Amino acid sequence: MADLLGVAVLGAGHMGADHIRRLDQVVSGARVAAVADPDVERAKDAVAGLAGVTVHTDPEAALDAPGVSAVLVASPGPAHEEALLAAFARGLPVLCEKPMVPDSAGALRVVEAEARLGRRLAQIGFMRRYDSEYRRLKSLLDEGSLGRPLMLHCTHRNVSSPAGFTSAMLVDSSVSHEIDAARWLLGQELTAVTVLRPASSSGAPEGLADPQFVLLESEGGVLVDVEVFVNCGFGYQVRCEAVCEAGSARIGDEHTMVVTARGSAAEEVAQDYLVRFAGAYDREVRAWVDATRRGEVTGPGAWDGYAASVVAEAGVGSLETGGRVRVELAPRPALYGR
Ligand SMILES: NC(=O)c1ccc[n+]([C@@H]2O[C@H](COP(=O)([O-])OP(=O)(O)OC[C@H]3O[C@@H](n4cnc5c(N)ncnc54)[C@H](O)[C@@H]3O)[C@@H](O)[C@H]2O)c1
Ligand SMILES: O[C@H]1[C@H](O)[C@@H](O)[C@H](O)[C@@H](O)[C@H]1O
Repeated sequence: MADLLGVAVLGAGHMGADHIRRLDQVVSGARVAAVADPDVERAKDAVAGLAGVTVHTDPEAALDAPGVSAVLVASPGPAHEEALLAAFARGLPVLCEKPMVPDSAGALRVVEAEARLGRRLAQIGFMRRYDSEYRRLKSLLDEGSLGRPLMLHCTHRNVSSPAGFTSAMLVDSSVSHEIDAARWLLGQELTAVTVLRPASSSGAPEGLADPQFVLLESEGGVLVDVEVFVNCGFGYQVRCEAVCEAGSARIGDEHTMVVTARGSAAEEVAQDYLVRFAGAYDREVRAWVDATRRGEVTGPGAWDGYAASVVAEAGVGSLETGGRVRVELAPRPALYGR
């Protein structure tokens, strides 16, 4: 194993601060060496109490800081391409939050840059692949006793959306998780997307198309429907039911303590992803640190990030017209296998 990984964290907002805590307190084998955020006070707050961390406003200065041997990108999606290319130029391994790059042309530039290097450096933060329930579902589908999957029914609800969240982001930020999970669970590429708009909720900000109903088609003829509702107000709920030829399997029902009193039973509902997917983020970052120290990339990579961006972009096109949009992927470089 290589020495302790010195991680530069780019972006010290919700996810960046949580990953900094995780690297410091949960995962062994790594330490936070540098942090960059244009909001320097945010960066300072996120690393308060940590020794040996340099604080920057310029992301590239953080990459060049002493002791940095890997990068964790947790800035907003539109900043990811520049961060990934800067990491590649320095030969630094990267864990980049989803979406890898929201626009498909930028995502393809990242794939092409990594393919030119001839070795994989990027892992994309599709943490559902590390969630214990999703992993059980994947094992069951792979083992085959339920027969061929025919449909996936998915629900993705957030209590509220952050300021600046757009109608397109329901697809290219939120549903990017279902897009990746469907590709991974089925082992198939997605070929077409249709996005429909039910009446918008009065709980959503003015002008936001929320909820949306997304229909994904796979190359093997599987249909994947996703209800995405990011201002539902009542809980963070992520569910997936696989319907197969010989049975079905569902994950994501709440499994917390049930309290029965005064004639009714109540179960707590998680209010955000940091709670619902806490274990998944821990396993994701631990796996990334371990693989990076061995000089490997084992998680979802740049091709997965690219494929998700192309499907999401087709979905945003469909959101505008209501029509079905076909997905056209560029040829897959040999670096990413079949
Ligand atoms: N995997 C998940 O479940 C999950 C959950 C939430 C967010 N995310 C992703 O994480 C990323 C960050 O989301 P967030 O909710 O933490 O956002 P946030 O707005 O809370 O934080 C983003 C931070 O990045 C900083 N920033 C802006 N431009 C920057 C740049 N060029 N370099 C470095 N820092 C920059 C901002 O000042 C801000 O502090 C997004 O890509 C988002 O989609 C993933
Ligand atoms: O960026 C976040 C994050 O990816 C969450 O996991 C998802 O539930 C939200 O909808 C999205 O806005």
